[in-house]
Amino acid sequence: MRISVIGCGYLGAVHAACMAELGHDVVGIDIDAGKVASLSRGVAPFHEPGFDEVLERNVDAGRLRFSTDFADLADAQVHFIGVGTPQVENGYAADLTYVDAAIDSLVPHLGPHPDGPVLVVGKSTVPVGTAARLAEKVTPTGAHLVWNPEFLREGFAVQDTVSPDRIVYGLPGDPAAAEESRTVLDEVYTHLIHEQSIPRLTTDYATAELVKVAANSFLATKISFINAMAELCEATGADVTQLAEAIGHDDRIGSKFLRAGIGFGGGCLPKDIRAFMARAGELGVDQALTFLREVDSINDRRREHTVHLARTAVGGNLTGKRVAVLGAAFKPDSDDMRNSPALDIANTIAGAGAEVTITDPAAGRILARQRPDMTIAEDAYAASADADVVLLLTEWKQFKELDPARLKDAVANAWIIDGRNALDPATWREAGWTYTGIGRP
Ligand SMILES: NC(=O)c1ccc[n+]([C@@H]2O[C@H](COP(=O)([O-])OP(=O)(O)OC[C@H]3O[C@@H](n4cnc5c(N)ncnc54)[C@H](O)[C@@H]3O)[C@@H](O)[C@H]2O)c1
Ligand SMILES: O=c1ccn([C@@H]2O[C@H](COP(=O)(O)OP(=O)(O)O[C@H]3O[C@H](CO)[C@@H](O)[C@H](O)[C@H]3O)[C@@H](O)[C@H]2O)c(=O)[nH]1
Repeated sequence: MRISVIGCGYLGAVHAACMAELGHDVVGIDIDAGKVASLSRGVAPFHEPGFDEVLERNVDAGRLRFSTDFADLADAQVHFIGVGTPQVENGYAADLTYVDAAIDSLVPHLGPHPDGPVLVVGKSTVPVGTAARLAEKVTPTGAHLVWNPEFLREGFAVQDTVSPDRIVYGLPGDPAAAEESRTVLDEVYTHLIHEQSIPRLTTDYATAELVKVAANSFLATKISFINAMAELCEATGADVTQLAEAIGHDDRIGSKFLRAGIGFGGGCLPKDIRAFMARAGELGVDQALTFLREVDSINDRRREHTVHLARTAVGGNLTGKRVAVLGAAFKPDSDDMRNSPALDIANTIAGAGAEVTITDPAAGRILARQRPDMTIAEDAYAASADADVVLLLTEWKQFKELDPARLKDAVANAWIIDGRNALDPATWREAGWTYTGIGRP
């Protein structure tokens, strides 16, 4: 099928490449000319394992191209919307400017298509009620609007796109339009539905929109729950990693997303729970989500606590102290630093007067360009030269495999704060380090 993907960021570029991988003829549209130029050359503009290969293969095969010109999508039958929905500058709500701009640019190109019904398929994460509003712009052209939320995780984006846990279609209220939409979208995802038997659920718009933010709220709650337990463990000398393992054996709880540490960040969980709270307020049901305020503040406390641990490690005053920060991305296998706990903590420590040297296997290159004020090192050993304390804040494989003896030779003071509970405390202590984890003795 002929497909367009509007918005070629972390979600859209991967979606475009994966749709081409499934055999479709795809054009990706983005207003960022630099990103389009890079993608057109088959070069990924961000770090995402496995994406480079899929991108290059499909660009070379002629199934995938990119453009800044909306006229280039006129041939497509299905148009995916994957533009950003960040937090507004002065509040918690989602900024829908980009979604509306994308739809406004697309609508003049919509009309009858020789291959059948035309679909506009929203993938961006939006407040409940958005699809119904946008349908009023799309439907007069004869096209149908579907909301098809995306659940991919960065670091696993390709795998999650070609083999998701589930597919959700939020369909139009009109039964004929719903049936046509379902048939066309089933054709797009035919491999996933028929070859892989991935569950495909059909709902109305509001349910599909809510499924997405409910899922992210649940995940954020699970992380803040275990971080709250870490606070209790710290107060009592208990070990949150053992606690998580023990409760995780209960299938009803499950062992995933119970890693205590410096908390969640990224371009999704933090802004999605806030936008959800803002939307609940607009709908007059803010009480239903007051627990998310607590989820958010437990998460914020983790960052403050980590700064406190660093201050304690250097004797109470960070001014003039040398601090090595291992990790800048919000999670490993990504170069994404949006709302990154690691970068936030590094900034706060630098703001307190410390000399911070930061290293990150993927985000380091971007930081070096964007932040001339920061000292960026090639690797953990270089970052730790003469350090008074070392902070492991993003659990990259490279950091989990560090040699404690070699690192000890580099530092001034062998004290490590393991913000992700990624290291074995006994190994590091045996090598002569003072080891501080999160919620573990
Ligand atoms: N990143 C993820 O892992 C992920 C996963 C699931 C859902 N989402 C949701 O997907 C959406 C996109 O997220 P992202 O992380 O890819 O954001 P992003 O900022 O990486 O990408 C958004 C892209 O849209 C482009 N854009 C903005 N306005 C445009 C317009 N009018 N026309 C064409 N392109 C335009 C931007 O230039 C940018 O390249 C958000 O709603 C997010 O919540 C993201
Ligand atoms: O036990 C855990 C698990 C995760 N995290 C942190 O939580 C954040 C988010 O991690 P993750 O959810 O793996 O990354 P994202 O790529 O942001 O993916 C989330 O956000 C996407 C965008 O909405 C959704 O599509 C995904 O399903 C959802 O997992 C990161 O900072 C992690 O370090 C923890 O602190 N402890």
